[in-house]
Amino acid sequence: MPSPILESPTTGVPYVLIVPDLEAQEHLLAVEAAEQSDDNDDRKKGGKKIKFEIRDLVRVSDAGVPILNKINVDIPKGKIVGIIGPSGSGKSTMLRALNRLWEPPSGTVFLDGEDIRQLDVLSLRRKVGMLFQLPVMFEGTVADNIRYGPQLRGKKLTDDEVQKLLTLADMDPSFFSRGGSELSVGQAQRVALARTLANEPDVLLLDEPTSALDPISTQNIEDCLEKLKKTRGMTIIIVSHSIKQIQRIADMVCLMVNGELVEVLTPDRLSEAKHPMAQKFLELSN
Ligand SMILES: Nc1ncnc2c1ncn2[C@@H]1O[C@H](COP(=O)(O)OP(=O)(O)OP(=O)(O)O)[C@@H](O)[C@H]1O
Repeated sequence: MPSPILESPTTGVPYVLIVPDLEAQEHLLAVEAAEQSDDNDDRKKGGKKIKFEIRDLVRVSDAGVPILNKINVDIPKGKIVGIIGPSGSGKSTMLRALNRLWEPPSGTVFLDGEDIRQLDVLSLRRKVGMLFQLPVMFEGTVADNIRYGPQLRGKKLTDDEVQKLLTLADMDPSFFSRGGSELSVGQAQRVALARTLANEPDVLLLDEPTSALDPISTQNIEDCLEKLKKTRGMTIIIVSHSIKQIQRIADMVCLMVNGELVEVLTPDRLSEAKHPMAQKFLELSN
């Protein structure tokens, strides 16, 4: 299948959506199926392979400055999607729209075919977990931190369940009784990951989760993300300043410039980016 040439809806600059393999082709077919029908049931059918459909998403600052300019993209289910781009290009803002940390003045985000504005916000955030650059530990032990979310819903995790979550997050279960405030940043990030996983999300949003970590802690987190994708089919969307990291783990890359999504590529085809600012960004990042 030839790669379709697309244009940025706002600038008219062409960009290329690379279709590298059968899975990606299936994804495109699902996108087409969703686009061809206005019927909500058909949208849900198309949505089986698409986790998020982001349509004409806009954000403008209180001072009237555009922050996101009509973002349109489909995020495939069960894949790792990287968001890269220069500082201030709108990466975090786009990520934070997906679990309603802000409400768009116009545009829509569909999760599994449903407009996220129709969903209860707390259920949405349980389903769509998020990790930030710097982990914040709550008071108490590592186990208390991990039990926190389920406890709010009246469920007490057993010791065994807590230890399994620690292992899943590549953290030694012997940390169970350690104080949350005694951890290094890298350890705390993995406990924060285990705490998020305790809510059994099926999507993880990560905003530069390893930028404060050493290479070994970074690798631990990356290994864990790959494991979550492979064993749980989790959809993972990660904002990163490290092109190398994105090349290591992502299946699809969204490249943002000045509030616009200018390229959607596979990591091995980044050098084929057409947008001049994207080219410059990639060139300087290497
Ligand atoms: N709540 C807000 N009010 C006004 N402007 C905002 C707000 N949040 C973000 N911005 C502006 O929107 C733009 C995009 O910010 P955002 O944090 O999404 O960029 P980014 O690509 O994630 O940047 P970085 O790589 O530096 O983290 C920036 O110019 C920022 O100053």
